[in-house]
Parts: sequence; structure tokens; C-alpha cells
Amino acid sequence: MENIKLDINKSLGFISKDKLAAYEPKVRACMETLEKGTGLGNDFLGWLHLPSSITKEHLDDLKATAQVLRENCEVVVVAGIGGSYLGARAVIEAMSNSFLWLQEKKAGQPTIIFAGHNIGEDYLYELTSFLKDKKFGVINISKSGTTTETALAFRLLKKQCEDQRGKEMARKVIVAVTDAKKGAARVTADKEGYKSFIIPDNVGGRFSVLTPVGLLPIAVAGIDIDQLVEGARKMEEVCANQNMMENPAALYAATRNELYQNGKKIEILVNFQPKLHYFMEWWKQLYGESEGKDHKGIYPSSVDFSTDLHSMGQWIQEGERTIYETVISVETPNHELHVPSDEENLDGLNFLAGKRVDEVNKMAELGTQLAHVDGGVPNMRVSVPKLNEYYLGQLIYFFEKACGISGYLLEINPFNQPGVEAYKKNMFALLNKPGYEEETKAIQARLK
Ligand SMILES: O=P(O)(O)OC[C@H]1O[C@H](O)[C@H](O)[C@@H](O)[C@@H]1O
Repeated sequence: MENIKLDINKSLGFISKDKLAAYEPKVRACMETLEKGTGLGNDFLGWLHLPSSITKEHLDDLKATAQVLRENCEVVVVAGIGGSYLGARAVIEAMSNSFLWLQEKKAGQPTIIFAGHNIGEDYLYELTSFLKDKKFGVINISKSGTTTETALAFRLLKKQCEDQRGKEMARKVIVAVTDAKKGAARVTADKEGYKSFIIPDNVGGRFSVLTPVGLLPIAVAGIDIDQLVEGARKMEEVCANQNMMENPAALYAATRNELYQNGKKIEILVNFQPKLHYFMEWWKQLYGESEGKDHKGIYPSSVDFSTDLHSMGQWIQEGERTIYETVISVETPNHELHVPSDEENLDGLNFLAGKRVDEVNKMAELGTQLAHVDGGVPNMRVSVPKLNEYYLGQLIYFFEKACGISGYLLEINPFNQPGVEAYKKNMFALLNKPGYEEETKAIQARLK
């Protein structure tokens, strides 16, 4: 079977080949640091050999729990934020029919809804109203078990589920994914007797999609988690290659760092398949939280093409030249659709008649690549044979491994996120959270 492939040719006009080649020993050293666990953040390396260490028993346990939710729920609400929801959402949206939510519901195929990733009162009001006559379940996902957004949504959902379905059924259809010992989510799960899964200590949120954080909701959505893990396993093998040119993660890490050294401060991840929108969101957290430190780091951004060519295309073509693009290109769509011919040709589209829609999309992709490279935007391309679980698994591991290497190349700790606490501290102080009395006083004084 083929693998995903990285093509950096269209970046080489912007960086020196020799300088890129000089990354080989550095990249190898970063890979060794990861393997030996001798670098910064080395207590968060559980993701590195995660795919190859997942057992069949673990997958069976996840699938059995998913089945309980599938059999007993019309709707399953996945409560989580950041790394505790983006991976699941990325895979579920990539693998689901775009119009699933409008289709007639099938028994045993619950609708998946996400919550706990915002504090929008209208969002939560509308969600709880929608759930009023629904047989729903909840997967409460939080590594720390104390994240305000998620805890707040879960408080509402738990009560509603118990009120509507009774304590006993609620116990069956509420599942927790959290730390083994710490946090309020663990305390609640143990006290209420919920089925729970553990997020390993050494896997940070943004690297946790292949733990129950991602695997459970993905399995509930009816998506093949065996294949997802299988694809990741394959990439774990491919990305262990010491030869930089044969290791896509190493090559991607080296190329983006050399682009960065040449003033390309912003990476735009591009898709030409709207189903990949949330995959980009997952990727943004992975790279943004990992690399944005010590006043360094490429800013990860994303666009959905061709949609955003009609909104952001101008900026990308002619704006400040601090950007480069990484395109995720799906080689073959899962369905076939041809452009019909029309005798009258009123719309003038007969030049496309008989072509597959994807042929038009691919020419948009090629035309965009040529235009943007001409406009001074370096381009990398990750080609994906098909949009399926196996290749999504490959993509996930490829980007994770590259992120670890890239962070070490940048000489930061890619596995912590101290900056995220700043807003939380202020919010807790403003809300008079017990334990924040001093901060409350200080912040009130600032606001006078
Ligand atoms: O899983 P949780 O502990 O609820 O955390 C959810 C998310 O929020 C935090 O603020 C972190 O910045 C993220 O890395 C994390 O993924």
C-alpha cells in the first residue's frame, strides 16, 4: 500500500539546497533526543511510540464502550476543548458525509455534537434545548479535569441527562476520559460510577488523538479506529528513518525551519476538500501551542480552498511576503461525479462537460500552486492517496513527529504551554474563584 508523500520542490526556489541538506545532522540529533528522552519536555513523549503500543484489548474495550453509546443514544455530546476535542472532530468530520446532520437518523448511529469548547450562552442554551426530547449521552473529556469551558458544559449536560433519562441510564451513557487520579472529572466519574478511560500522563492534550480522547468519540461515530491506528503505526515506522530525504517528518521539519530562517514567519495549511477543515484546526493547535514560545515560532494558519481563494486569495498572492503554504492534497475522492453537458450551454461551461468534478478541483490546485509560487509563496505538498481512516492515521503521526523535531530545531520546549495560563488566571480572578483572592484584588485595582 502507498503512503502519504511530501513534496518540497516548490520551496527550493526560496531556500538554498545546501542549507537544507545541512539540517540532516541536526534533524538526526533532534530525533535521537526524542528517542532517548533527553530533551526539554521529556516527560511528555508518550505519543512517540503510541501507535505501535496500542493493544487489541484496548481497542476492543473502546469499541465495546462505543457500542453501548451507539445502542442507547440518538445523540452523543462530546464535551472537550483544545486537544480534548479537535482530534476527534478532525477525524469525524473528515470521515462523515457532509450532510449527515440533515439525513434521516438511523438506529445505532447517533449524531455527534461537540460542546465544552466555548462559553457561548446561546450555544449552550440552544444545545440544551435541542437535547430536550433526545435520548442523549455524553463523553466528558478533559486531561486536567478542571477546564472551565468543559466543566461548565458538563455540569449542564450531566444534570439534563440524569433528569431526562434517570440516574441509572445516565450512568450507562456518560463516559469520562480523564487523568487516572487528578481533577474534578476523575472525582465525578469515580463517585458516579461512570465508565472511564485514562489519558496517559505522558501524552499532552494536543498529541492525544490516538488515546481514548480521540479514539472513543471516533468509534462512537462508527469510524474504523483499527485502520486509523494502523495508518499511524505505518507512519511511526516511516518517520523513524534516519535519512532526512526519506523521512517526511524530518524533511518537513527541516524545510519549514529553513523557510522560517528566511523570513517566512507564517505557515498556511491548505486543503482543497472542505471535510479537512477541522483537521487544519487540529494542526493549528498542535503547532501553535508547541512552537509559539520565547517570542519565537512560525504562526500556523489555515485556509479552505478554493473557498478562501475568493476571500484570502488576494492577500496570499500579493500581500506581505512572510508566508508559505503547505497543501494537503487528496489524490482520489471517494465518489465520482461528472459535469453534465448542456445543449444550450447558457452558462458557458460545456468546456468542462464530461470531466470529473475533481479534475476541475485539481486544476484549481495546480493553477493556485503555480500562481502563488510565482507570487513569492514557497509551497510544500503532502499528497494523500485517499481520504480514509488509514491515511488520516498516517497524517496525524506525520505531523506529530514533525512537530517534535521542529520544536527541538527551534530550541524551545515543544511539549508545554505555559502561556495559556495567563488568560485563565485573569478570568478566575475576575470571577472571584476561591484561591485567587490576591489576584482578584490586583485585577480590580487595574480596572479602576
Ligand atoms: O484536556 P484539558 O485538561 O481540559 O485541556 C484542554 C486544553 O486546554 C488547555 O488550556 C491547554 O492549553 C490545551 O493544551 C488543552 O488541550
